[in-house]
Amino acid sequence: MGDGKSGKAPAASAEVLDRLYATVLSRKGGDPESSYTAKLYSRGTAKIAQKVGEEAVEAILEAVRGDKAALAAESADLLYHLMVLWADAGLDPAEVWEKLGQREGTSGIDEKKARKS
Ligand SMILES: N=c1c2ncn([C@@H]3O[C@H](COP(=O)(O)OP(=O)(O)OP(=O)(O)O)[C@@H](O)[C@H]3O)c2ncn1[C@@H]1O[C@H](COP(=O)(O)O)[C@@H](O)[C@H]1O
Repeated sequence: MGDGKSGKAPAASAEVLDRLYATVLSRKGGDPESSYTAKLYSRGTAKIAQKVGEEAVEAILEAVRGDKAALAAESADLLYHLMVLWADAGLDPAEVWEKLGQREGTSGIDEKKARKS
């Protein structure tokens, strides 16, 4: 993890995401002139959703191109915009973590089979 050049230990991923969500939430009702997040909220749900889609496409394009550094940067953009979408929708990330936790140990193949029967 990390680029090995900054000399800074990478922060634990869950902490980074929790801090990012808290920041994103704190921008609700903020000044769109000074906060990009507040600007996104002011543009509405459809615009935020569009940004998530754009960032997802940019990430997958970099994956297909095989540019790992660009994929990391686009993935960070994607996670940030997804968190803005969650905050806009009033969805607490804990609900997402819970879903992931419930799925731990269940193969995606088995889950799909169970859905079909
Ligand atoms: N993680 C991010 C983050 N990732 C990406 N971005 C911004 O997302 C934007 C994406 O660029 P684009 O060119 O796609 O967007 P755009 O051209 O402005 O939008 P459109 O023209 O497409 O509508 C850039 O302005 C990036 O700076 C982010 N902006 C903020 N954060 C986090 O949110 C915190 C609060 O930011 P503010 O709300 O700006 O204070 C920051 O401290 C960061 O931790």
